[in-house]
Amino acid sequence: MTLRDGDRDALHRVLRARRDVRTGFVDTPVDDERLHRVLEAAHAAPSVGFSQPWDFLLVRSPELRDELAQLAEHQRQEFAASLPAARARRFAGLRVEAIREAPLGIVVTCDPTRGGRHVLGRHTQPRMAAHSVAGAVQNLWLAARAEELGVGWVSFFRERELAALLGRRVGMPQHLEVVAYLCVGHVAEFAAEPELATAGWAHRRPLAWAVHEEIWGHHRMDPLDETLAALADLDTAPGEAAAREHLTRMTVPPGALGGVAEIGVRLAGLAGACPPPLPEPAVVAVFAGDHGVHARGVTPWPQEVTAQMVATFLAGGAAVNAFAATVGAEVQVVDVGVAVELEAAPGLLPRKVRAGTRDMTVEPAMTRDEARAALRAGIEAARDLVTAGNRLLVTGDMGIANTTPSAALVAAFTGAGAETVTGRGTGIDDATHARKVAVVAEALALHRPDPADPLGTLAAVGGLEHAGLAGFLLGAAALRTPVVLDGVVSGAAALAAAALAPTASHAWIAGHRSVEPAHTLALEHLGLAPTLDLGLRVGEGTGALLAVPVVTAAARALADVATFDAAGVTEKELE
Ligand SMILES: Cc1cc2ncn([C@H]3O[C@H](COP(=O)(O)O)[C@@H](O)[C@H]3O)c2cc1C
Ligand SMILES: O=C(O)c1cccnc1
Repeated sequence: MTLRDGDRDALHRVLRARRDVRTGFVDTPVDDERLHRVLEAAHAAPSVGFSQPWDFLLVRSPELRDELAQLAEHQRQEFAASLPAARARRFAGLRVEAIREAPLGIVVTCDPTRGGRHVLGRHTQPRMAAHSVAGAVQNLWLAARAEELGVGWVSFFRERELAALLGRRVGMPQHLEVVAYLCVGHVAEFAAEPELATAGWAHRRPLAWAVHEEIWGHHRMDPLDETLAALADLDTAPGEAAAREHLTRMTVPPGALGGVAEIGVRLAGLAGACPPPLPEPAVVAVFAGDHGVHARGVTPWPQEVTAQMVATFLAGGAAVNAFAATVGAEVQVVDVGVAVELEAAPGLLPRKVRAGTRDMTVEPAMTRDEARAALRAGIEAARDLVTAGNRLLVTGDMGIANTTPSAALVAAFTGAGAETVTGRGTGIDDATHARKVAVVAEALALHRPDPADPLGTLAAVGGLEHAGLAGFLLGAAALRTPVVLDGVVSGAAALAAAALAPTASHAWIAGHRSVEPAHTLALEHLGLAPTLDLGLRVGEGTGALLAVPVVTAAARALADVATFDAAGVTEKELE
């Protein structure tokens, strides 16, 4: 079969115009000829060993569709209950199925026994049977689009529950896997963008992030270079000016919103618009790593506590979880450098660059390449979390001994001495503190880090979580997404990030001021005013999370507070 002129363009038009449709189905029945062409397209799909493991069950019965819709509704409620509060609010407005509205349902199944024992290619990869069926679904979907039929793939079913119902009601054999339930029908219109993108639930990733050139992680443009280039052009002035002008017209006395107004201005600057979008949902990314300098006795806690606390975060039992639940935020742990292997778990991003740093009093804590890899991991974490629909990022840290490299970084970037920057971390006695000051001084004397070389400084006296956090702060700013900074570890990372790209700090809000002396110095150097000052010295993201409602209120004030004009409130007379 040869292709004709125009086929390529037609194919790409159909590919781009295909939508996953959950809303806007109309009653018009699907005629048999169209349906036949669509099913033929599905049946023409490639399959493992040419096993063609698919079957198509056509469901028109309103009664059966109603029962299926009830199953899906139940799963929807379970999913909603599992979400952090701000995500759940967003989810409440989304449609996930149109089982009753679409006049036709197509159940697409996979028969893992089709073709007998010797299906070529399935002997090594049994999942290939189901993957083949997914290819048939995609063919069906594209052909349906070409026939002006909408398709929505519903997976809000527990697989066994769905199979059991279909077994009872239509005699579906129980050795089959249900790969897809498709809602099919004519639609009022095809949306230009995916419904979930329009709703802001998630965004499309640029193709370049997904393409690796020869070596994993090598993209046509290096993520760090790409981020720094984007930040060079970050102009927040127009949005800031719009917010300042709007503030003068809001029904509050001039200046009375104090620091809250300043946060609003920052958000508007970053968004390039006033009012800025509501900064929710929020997610805290807890960057975790271990430290070679632990061997020098700078903390009374054993190194294992880092991994144990990560397990506690993932189990939901730490301070960060309690505070995140309070403000409705999600918790993600990013392992950039924990000393031991961590088991895969929901909420854990495995991005280990190495198993802990080297002892900075003996040699550089990391190589420059390792520091760069951790920066990249941080940038990519920010990209992931922003494209997943988060509108506010929050920093956190976990790493026994990490207040020591934090002090060294703050000393390097501010010029302050070891005795000024070195605090008591988790709470250490005088003897340990004296040793810690000496260790910081020793590392600084050994490396003489140059603040004009932020990568070298991070590598010499930083931690993997500091480098990861620095990347995260840059990545978020490049995507014009605000970040709330936690304590001294985030502050030290922010100094490195600001040295790499000064404009990035426009995206940052200091969540709180910790009792660590280096944190105060870092905030002063960054020109950031802390939102809260509660005497916290935990890390993990705790202080930053508590500031999230203040940040949200700042955005909401710009959106919701009436102007003198609109409310008919008389303005003050000239003095
Ligand atoms: C149980 C426990 C929970 C923590 N959560 C945060 N950190 C905080 O304390 C550590 C840094 O302090 P230092 O430099 O004195 O070791 C980091 O892990 C930081 O996240 C904790 C520390 C401990 C012991
Ligand atoms: O204030 C902080 O950020 C801090 C203090 C002690 C230990 N870890 C973090």
